[in-house]
Amino acid sequence: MSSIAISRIAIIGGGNLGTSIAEGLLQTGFLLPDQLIITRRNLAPIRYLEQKGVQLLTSNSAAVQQADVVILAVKPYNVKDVLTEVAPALLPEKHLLISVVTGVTIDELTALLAKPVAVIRAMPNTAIAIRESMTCLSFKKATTEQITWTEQLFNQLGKAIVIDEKLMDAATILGACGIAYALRFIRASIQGGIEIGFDARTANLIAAQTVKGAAELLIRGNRHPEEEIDKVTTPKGCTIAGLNEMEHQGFSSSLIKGITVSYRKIARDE
Ligand SMILES: NC(=O)C1=CN([C@@H]2O[C@H](COP(=O)(O)OP(=O)(O)OC[C@H]3O[C@@H](n4cnc5c(N)ncnc54)[C@H](O)[C@@H]3O)[C@@H](O)[C@H]2O)C=CC1
Ligand SMILES: O=C(O)[C@@H]1CCC=N1
Repeated sequence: MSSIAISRIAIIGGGNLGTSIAEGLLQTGFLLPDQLIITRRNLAPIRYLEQKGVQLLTSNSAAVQQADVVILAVKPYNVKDVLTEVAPALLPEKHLLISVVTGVTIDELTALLAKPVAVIRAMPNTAIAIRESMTCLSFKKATTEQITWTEQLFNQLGKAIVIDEKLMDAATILGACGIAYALRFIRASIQGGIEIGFDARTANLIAAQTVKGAAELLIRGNRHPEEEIDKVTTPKGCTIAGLNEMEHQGFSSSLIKGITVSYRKIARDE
């Protein structure tokens, strides 16, 4: 759709992720606030978006009718009802459906729609609210224009890559749940930082900015973590002593086990 002019994007489901996407989109200039519609059954918690010019609706069908692109952001157990409700309003020649729903495949979404609407799956994370999402995309029958447009959209909201749909569950764990894992690392660092002398606010800033810097070293330098770790670990020094103790206590192992348990949980629930 780089060559397809879109008039409106409708986000179905103004919850944690839907509102994060809306907030990110508002910062991009990709569209004007009045080109964005967001739905939710109870609009009270998202009235603040109306102040920013976004149109709020309780009717999903009305939102779909006014939009060209529909972002489905409801919980997996709401998908069947929502798609049954909006299917009559979704037109194959007009609409692109982008689903951010965990664990529901393109084939399942298409079967629920019972019509050949183009469907793209996207797995962003909540950092999309500040345009720092990692978003994995997959598709089956979308047009080149639709795919290019969707990549451009999510690249405005952080970084986007296209992956095989078979890896979507893995992308959910590493990229979307990964926000929570990273924040727990930061929280633990803060707890340690307080114990060695900092007040909570200062420890929070030091821990968060340090993680941001570490991440940027990898992203900008395109390096393996251990290359950067080698630069920090003085022989017989305090860094290696702490790192080795963390490993003795199961640091890497606990993360790897957590990631694989999260992954098995998605696979079990499908
Ligand atoms: N929260 C996250 O970090 C991520 C979530 N996801 C996926 O995104 C989807 C949404 O997740 P969250 O935003 O966390 O859930 P949420 O529960 O915060 O948001 C879902 C929203 O949909 C609304 N809703 C339910 N039925 C509706 C209906 N019939 N019409 C309109 N709105 C309706 C709910 O009121 C709620 O506000 C889920 O499928 C989740 O797996 C994907 C990546 C990251
Ligand atoms: O925990 C969950 O089910 C969702 C999937 C990605 C982030 N939250």
